[in-house]
Amino acid sequence: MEIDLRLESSLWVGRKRYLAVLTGWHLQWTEVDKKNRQRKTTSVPVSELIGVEDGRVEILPGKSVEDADHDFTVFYVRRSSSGGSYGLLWRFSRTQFSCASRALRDQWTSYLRTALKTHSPSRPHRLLVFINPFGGKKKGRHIYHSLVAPLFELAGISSHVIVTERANQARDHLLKKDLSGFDGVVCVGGDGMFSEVMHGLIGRTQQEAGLSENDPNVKLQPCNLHIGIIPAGSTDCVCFATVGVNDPVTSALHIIIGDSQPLDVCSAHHPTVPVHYSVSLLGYGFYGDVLAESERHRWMGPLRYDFSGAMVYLSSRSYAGVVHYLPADPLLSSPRDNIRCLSGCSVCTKSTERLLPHPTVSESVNSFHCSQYSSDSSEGEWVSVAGRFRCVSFTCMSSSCPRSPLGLSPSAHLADGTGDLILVRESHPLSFLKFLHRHTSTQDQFDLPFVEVHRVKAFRFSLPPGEEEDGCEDMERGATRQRENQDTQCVMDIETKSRTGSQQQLTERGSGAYRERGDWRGKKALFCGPCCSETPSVSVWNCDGEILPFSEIQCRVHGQLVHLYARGIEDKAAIVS
Ligand SMILES: CCCCCCCCCCCCC/C=C/[C@@H](O)[C@H](COP(=O)(O)O)NC(=O)CCCCCCCCCCCCCCC
Ligand SMILES: Nc1ncnc2c1ncn2[C@@H]1O[C@H](COP(=O)(O)OP(=O)(O)O)[C@@H](O)[C@H]1O
Ligand SMILES: [Ca+2]
Repeated sequence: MEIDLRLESSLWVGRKRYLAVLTGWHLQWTEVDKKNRQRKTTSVPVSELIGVEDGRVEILPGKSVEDADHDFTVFYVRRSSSGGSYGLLWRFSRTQFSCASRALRDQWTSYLRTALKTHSPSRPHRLLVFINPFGGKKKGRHIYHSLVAPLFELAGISSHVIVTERANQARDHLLKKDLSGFDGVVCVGGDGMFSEVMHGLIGRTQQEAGLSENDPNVKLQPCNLHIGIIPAGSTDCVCFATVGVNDPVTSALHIIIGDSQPLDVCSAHHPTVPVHYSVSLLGYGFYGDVLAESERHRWMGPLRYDFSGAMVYLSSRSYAGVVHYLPADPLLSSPRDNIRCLSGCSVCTKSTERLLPHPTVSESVNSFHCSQYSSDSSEGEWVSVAGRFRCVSFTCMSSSCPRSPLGLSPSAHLADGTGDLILVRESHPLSFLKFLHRHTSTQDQFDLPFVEVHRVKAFRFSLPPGEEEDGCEDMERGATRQRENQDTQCVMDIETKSRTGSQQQLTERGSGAYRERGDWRGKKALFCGPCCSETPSVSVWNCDGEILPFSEIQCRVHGQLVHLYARGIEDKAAIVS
């Protein structure tokens, strides 16, 4: 029901008189003692108000309240044109208004608070916050306490903060502890921390729904709690690709106003280990090797990826495999259609309509409409491609990040129930470098003869016939085979080198299948450092920054399985700030 919240009166800001108007959806104020031409109106959607306080309030550098009883202060979101080249930075602004009387002031504050309640029902009131103190440049705690907590307090959000002491603590908490009363979960860290939170929430939701998440054919239940990301990691790709910038204040503001961005999630299955989920990158070959190599150089911080990238590039490996994929409907979109997924994306909106069960539609039509998200192979023809690949990568979204501002697949969509499968065949090292380098510019990385890209609903990767992986035993055999061929010292090196207590814990993540990454390195090392002359025949998967130490994998996209406090990338050109 629409409540009439219109209020209009003369207010002062400093020494200037303004006509302030609150309509249902907007608060605006215009200077009145100016000639018409010079009158400038500031208009703020109610959904972007952060808070309303009595008196003249400042929150920076610390909170101060001057309690003049004719005054009130409004805090709201302002867009800044500086900063990230693609998305928009959000900042908070405050305007202190003076009224002719205390009664008028009380009327304004009460109307504004009612407007906020009525028109922003999805704002969080209570949040569970996990901080990884070791992510990225190890500034997570400082970022949260100095930039984010004061804004949450201003917005009246209460938060329960947990600074993690070990890897997987956040995931385990979400799987087991009482979550009642929380509206959302915030992670302060990188993609690894996000992945932990996502695994915890998806797992918990399936547990409560009585679904077996390890079954590759099960239709997973979407999660109720929203996830907020305060970027404080190394790649921060999920934040960058859903907000457009990596900026803790911008992200905190999206959380406060309760923005909502659905996100596709890919489940990755292997017969002998629990399911893993990915949103940004499932990569075999190059990206798997870069991650494995980078774990040895964690002390370098975010730079470890560039260093390891160069090392792995120089080792110039490729791997044999067979890829099977289930194409998505080519009439809906394609990875080379140059349609970027921006805030309010029409491709994703149409998918939401398809995803929502429609009560008036008969069962059969309904299931037809949901077919995009079904793993049922009768819903389409599987296609297979065999060969030697430098990398096989899959992403449910563009995976843009500061290193690659348009991402792994610039036209992929956040919430369309599909992902892009990128196959890079064995090629001359300089050609591969060209492919990699195009990720850093607007040049089309798919416009190369050894690269293919397909928009898919599901895919499988297997080793060539005769070389199939036979559970862990075979992986052990593979490892032994490699160790026989290679410098054993090198494998041991990976196992033990440069680990402090906390670094050792940094290796533990995901479903808990591997107590720590040392486990698989010791028992089933598939990867050897670039100092080895022999090329390993198999690689590992990079699953959003976590190593999956096997080759054969079966994956499926679950449309809009989780929701983030974000709204997608705002089109700079479309927004007049
Ligand atoms: C020549 C320059 C080439 C630049 C190529 C850039 C490609 C970047 C694609 C990035 C996709 C990112 C997908 C996100 C993955 C994250 O989930 C995941 C975890 O993040 P977290 O640590 O924050 O938890 N991050 C990653 O796995 C990092 C992947 C980064 C790969 C960087 C590769 C750099 C390659 C440099 C090659 C240099 C060749 C030099 C030749 C002498
Ligand atoms: N207190 C902790 N000690 C060690 N590892 C942790 C801790 N908290 C979280 N982790 C793990 O650290 C890994 C990397 O975290 P992330 O925040 O993504 O940083 P980065 O982007 O630098 O990789 C994640 O896999 C996460 O599970
Ligand atoms: Ca998608």
